[in-house]
Amino acid sequence: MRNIILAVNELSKHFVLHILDGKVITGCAGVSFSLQQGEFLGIAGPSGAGKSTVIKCIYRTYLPSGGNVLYRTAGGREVDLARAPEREVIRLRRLEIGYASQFLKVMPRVPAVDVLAGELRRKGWDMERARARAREYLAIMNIDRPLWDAYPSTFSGGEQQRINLARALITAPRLLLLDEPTASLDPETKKIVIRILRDVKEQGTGIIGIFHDYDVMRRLVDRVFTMQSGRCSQAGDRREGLM
Ligand SMILES: Nc1ncnc2c1ncn2[C@@H]1O[C@H](COP(=O)(O)OP(=O)(O)OP(=O)(O)O)[C@@H](O)[C@H]1O
Repeated sequence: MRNIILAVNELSKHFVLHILDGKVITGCAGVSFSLQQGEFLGIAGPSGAGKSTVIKCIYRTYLPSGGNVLYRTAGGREVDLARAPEREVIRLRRLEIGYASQFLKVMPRVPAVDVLAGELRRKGWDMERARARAREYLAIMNIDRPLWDAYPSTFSGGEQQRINLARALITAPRLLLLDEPTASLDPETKKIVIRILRDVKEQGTGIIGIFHDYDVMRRLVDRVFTMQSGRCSQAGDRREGLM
C-alpha cells in the first residue's frame, strides 16, 4: 500500500454570523477520509454541500472548528493542519502544499512570468532559473507570448485560471488542492490541464479536487466522495457519485 499523506478525521467547520445574532451555519461536519501519495480524490455534491469548506480547512484558509487534518511532511513529520501555528502553515504552503481556485489573486503590477517565478524564488531558486522555468510553464499552459510580461489582473477568465494552475503546479507540491480549476477553460486547454494533472499525479503528488465538470473529474480521479448538507454522503470508487 502506498503512503498516506493526508488523514482527515471528523473535520467540522461552523460559521457564526454575528450580523444575524450569532446564527450558526455548518460548512461541514464529521468529514473523514484519507489520501495516498499519487492518488487523486474528487469531491462531488450539490452547491452549498460544503466542498470548498473542506478544501479551505485543509489549506487553512479557514480554521477548522473540530477534528484533525493530519498531514505527513516530506521529512516524515505528522502535522495537524487544524491546529498548527500560522508560521508552520505558511512554511508548508511555500514548500509542499499547493492550492488553485477559479479566482486569481495576485499582487497588482507583477508580470505573469514573475507571478510564477516568485513561487520558485520562495523555495530558494535564483531569479534566472526561476524565470526560465516560469517561461516553460507559460508555454505549456498555452499563454500567448506577448502576455508573459503583462499583468495577469488584466487577463481573460480562462487565462487567469491557467496562471492560477501554473502557479500551484510549478513548485511540484506533495499535496495539491483544486477548487474548480477548470471552470472557464476551453476544451483544448482542458485537455492540456488534464494531461498536466495526470503527469503531476504520476510523479506522486496527492490531489484533492472539486470539479463541476464531471467529464473532467471522471478522466482524472481515482476515487470520489460525495457531500450533502456538509457531510460525506457517499465514499466510493470513480463511478459512484459521478453518474
Ligand atoms: N466564509 C463563510 N461564512 C459563512 N458561511 C460560509 C462561509 N463559507 C461557506 N459558508 C457556508 O457553508 C456552506 C457550504 O459552503 P461551500 O462553499 O463549502 O459549499 P460548496 O459545496 O463548495 O458549494 P459550491 O459548489 O456552490 O461552491 C454554505 O451554506 C455556505 O453558505
